[in-house]
Amino acid sequence: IEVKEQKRHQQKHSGPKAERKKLKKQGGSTEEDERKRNPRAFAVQSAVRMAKMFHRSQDIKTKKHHIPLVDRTPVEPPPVVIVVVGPPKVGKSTLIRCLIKNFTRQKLGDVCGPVTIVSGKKRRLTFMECNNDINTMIDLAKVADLVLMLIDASFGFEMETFEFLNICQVHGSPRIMGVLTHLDSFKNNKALRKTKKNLKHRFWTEVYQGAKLFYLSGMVYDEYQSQEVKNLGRFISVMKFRPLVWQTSHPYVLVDRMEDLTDPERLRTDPKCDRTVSLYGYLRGTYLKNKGQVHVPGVGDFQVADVNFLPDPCPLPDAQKKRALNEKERLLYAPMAGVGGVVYDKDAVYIDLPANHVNQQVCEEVQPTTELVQSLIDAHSTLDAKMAASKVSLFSNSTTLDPLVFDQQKKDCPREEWIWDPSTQRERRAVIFTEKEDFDEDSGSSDDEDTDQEEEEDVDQTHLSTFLRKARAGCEGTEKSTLDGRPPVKKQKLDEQSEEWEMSTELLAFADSEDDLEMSEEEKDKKKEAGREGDSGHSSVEEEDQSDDEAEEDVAAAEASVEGEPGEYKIASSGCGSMNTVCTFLPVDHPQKKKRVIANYVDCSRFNPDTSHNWDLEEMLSSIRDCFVTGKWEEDQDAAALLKEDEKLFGEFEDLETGEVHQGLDAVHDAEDSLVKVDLEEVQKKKRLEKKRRLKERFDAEYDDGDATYFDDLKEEMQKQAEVNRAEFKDEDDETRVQYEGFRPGMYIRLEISSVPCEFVINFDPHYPIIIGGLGSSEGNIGYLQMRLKKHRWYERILKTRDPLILSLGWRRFQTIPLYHIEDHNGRHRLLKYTPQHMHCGASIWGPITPQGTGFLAVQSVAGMKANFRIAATGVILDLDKSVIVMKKLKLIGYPYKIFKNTCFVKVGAYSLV
Ligand SMILES: Nc1nc2c(ncn2[C@@H]2O[C@H](COP(=O)(O)OP(=O)(O)OP(=O)(O)O)[C@@H](O)[C@H]2O)c(=O)[nH]1
Repeated sequence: IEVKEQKRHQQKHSGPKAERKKLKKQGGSTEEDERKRNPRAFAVQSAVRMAKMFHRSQDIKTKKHHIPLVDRTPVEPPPVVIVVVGPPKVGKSTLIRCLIKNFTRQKLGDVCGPVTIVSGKKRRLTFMECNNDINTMIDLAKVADLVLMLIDASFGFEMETFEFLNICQVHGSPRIMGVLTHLDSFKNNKALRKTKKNLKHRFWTEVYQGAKLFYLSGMVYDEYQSQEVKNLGRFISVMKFRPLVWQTSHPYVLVDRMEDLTDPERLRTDPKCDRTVSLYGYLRGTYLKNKGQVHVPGVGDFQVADVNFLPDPCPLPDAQKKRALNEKERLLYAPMAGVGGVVYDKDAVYIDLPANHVNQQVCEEVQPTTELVQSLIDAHSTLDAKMAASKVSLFSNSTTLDPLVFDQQKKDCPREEWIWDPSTQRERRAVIFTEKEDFDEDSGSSDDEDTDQEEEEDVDQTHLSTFLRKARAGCEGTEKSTLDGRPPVKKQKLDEQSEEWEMSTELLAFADSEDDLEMSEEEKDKKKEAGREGDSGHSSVEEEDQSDDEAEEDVAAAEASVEGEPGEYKIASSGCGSMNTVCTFLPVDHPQKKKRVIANYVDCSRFNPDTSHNWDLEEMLSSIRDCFVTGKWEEDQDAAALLKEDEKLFGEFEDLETGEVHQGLDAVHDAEDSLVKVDLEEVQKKKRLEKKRRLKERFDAEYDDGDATYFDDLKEEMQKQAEVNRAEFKDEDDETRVQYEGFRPGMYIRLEISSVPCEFVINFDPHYPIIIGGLGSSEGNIGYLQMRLKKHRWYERILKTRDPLILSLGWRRFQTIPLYHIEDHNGRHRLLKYTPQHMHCGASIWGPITPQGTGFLAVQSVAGMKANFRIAATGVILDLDKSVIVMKKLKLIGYPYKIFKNTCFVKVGAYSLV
């Protein structure tokens, strides 16, 4: 029988794999080893660079200082809010269903309203799907802890993704993770790989380098592959979340249940009467006082009539000993989707619909009440029908805008192309980037050639990314969320946060490990660097602007540190041992430093033996004595000391010039040998102790006393305060605690609000979120606000003074009439007819008082999607107190104050969920 010879293994001779193997063969000669073998080559070469490095390390250290806040995290925190966002039909509901099934082993039919589950022993998750209505996007971005951003890989980026990213950046930057779906539509592996890479890079540019991107590679029976979902789930369940300033300073509730408590008789006589409703949900953010003022986005400001806490409908398991949750502990609570079992309220019992979930036990309980349930179903469907029929336009009275289209701006924006998708029967808003930005450009190159340059080009040309970086730096949930004009401190805080994020993600086994595999070494290095330096790698415009000044400072700092620096100059040692050779100082390849050489010794190279000198004179001799090795040099280079060392080393020798015989130390101390040994041991021990002491000193200096700054003290104090706070109420029952503390985050509460417009109930649709945002003491007032605003670079039009604009600020969405102005050199505010194209300008509005530094965004219309990019402008609240002065200034330059005062403010809130 003929045996067919099998194809032999072909070893690779080039490419990253071969390089790695070569390195391994050479015994892993990495850069690290070289540093050890040849430390001089890696010593300081440039003082300027050294100074820069020093600055950088100081910067990084400073970044670690946050203004400490008292840790008010409750022992049992509220569920983490995960907002699943993406263009229509991308797979949002499918993903939520899969994740729920992964955690609870239960199948949910319709994903409708917030769905809360117990994901582990210490964590609960609330999933909320975000549709593509701009209002929903704005509201959910404000309460999200984590955003799962779904991207249809078969289609590419759609405008909705970028809009949501922008909204997130303005309102505090929750965690953002990308998820690629529809990967199964790629038949060709190479195309798949390339698409993944392109999308990953674009995502990184928009979010941050190394941002997590998951791949859902296909579907099995209309579900994503369980292993991939499991990985994603695991990632979510151990993820750390950063506290965002707006969220942690305001109590808020993402409502998961709503009941109309209005008297039926009143309803019958007046169907349009104001309603009394009870709203339920987990309290998040900070403590809520009873009878406080709240804002419900899209509805308005309300005084809370009553607040109570209810038993937790989806509690964490009690015992912490067990390793995994048992079936009973894997709870699921989603009243708006019809899952919640029997819910007991203060004064009523609510019954779940058995058809919608699989909990048999609850189904049995519900059996006797089928009739009641049926009536509920009927009522619900009537409401649905009503809902479908009625459409309330939020801003129907607002003036229609006369759009000013500036063609030259178009080149700044990525193009939006409306593409008809026959499979989903809808138009999709594809984002087309400029050619250079297209990562396909490097299609000819291998992964390894995926160079910095490419990345830089990309970053430079992407206006959105520049914007995002700026916004990220400014709006990063810190006290201030400015865009361009933010002080650098806030930026540092951001970087630090990103650093933490990087660190926390590193602890995990990533689901898309393939992601890492496909990364070239260079990319990995880059990623590491980005991780090390936080987001500082994303140099902002300001950083660039400052760089010149910094360079000057660096030089000055470097100059101060050059002189006498060891390692900067070598002493030519050749022949120094000989009495007749002169020593010279050779500067290390740094010509400019020659002039800075200040030799501590007489420069013997200038010694001219021909000049007649009387060398018999002692003073003449001593003038050049120190030029020779026998002279008095520095302590460790003192000739006498060196000779002594030699003696120790070489023992006995005879001085041939003098004939003197020197005895080696060994010989001298032969008799005291044992004593010496003991001494040596002593010395070594001392040395060891000394070394230990120095190490400890260094450690202490870094961690305690040495570096103990005001911040550290403050932090410690806050920590103690937090412990005292916790201990104080630990043993009290909740009823008493609530009296003193208010309702604490993590509690499941019921808020009763009266005088709610009837449209709130009539138009109720669980797919739109209801949020209750607590207001601070002054946040219920309305007044003049001065803000800094910039037209979004992707927005096609510029904005006109006194054209109505819809702002999202704090919890609110409202329409107002802004005045744009710019500060002249004389300090006066000159009124602008239009916003500048690429610059910030001031804007003054009449609107709800919101704390300084709060970010806002503006849209011209909340209905439809006709604009290329819906976000018209972004900015930050500048000042509240001086706003009146601005008004006066505006008046001074001839602006009619009266008109502004009376007509500027259109409406805060609107009585409809649009
Ligand atoms: N082939 C394929 N189909 C998918 C994938 N993800 C989702 N789908 C299908 O796309 C359709 C829409 O999925 P949904 O989960 O309803 O999408 P959605 O984003 O919730 O849609 P809307 O809520 O209507 O915006 C469903 O038929 C899914 O089976 C995927 O990765 N591959």
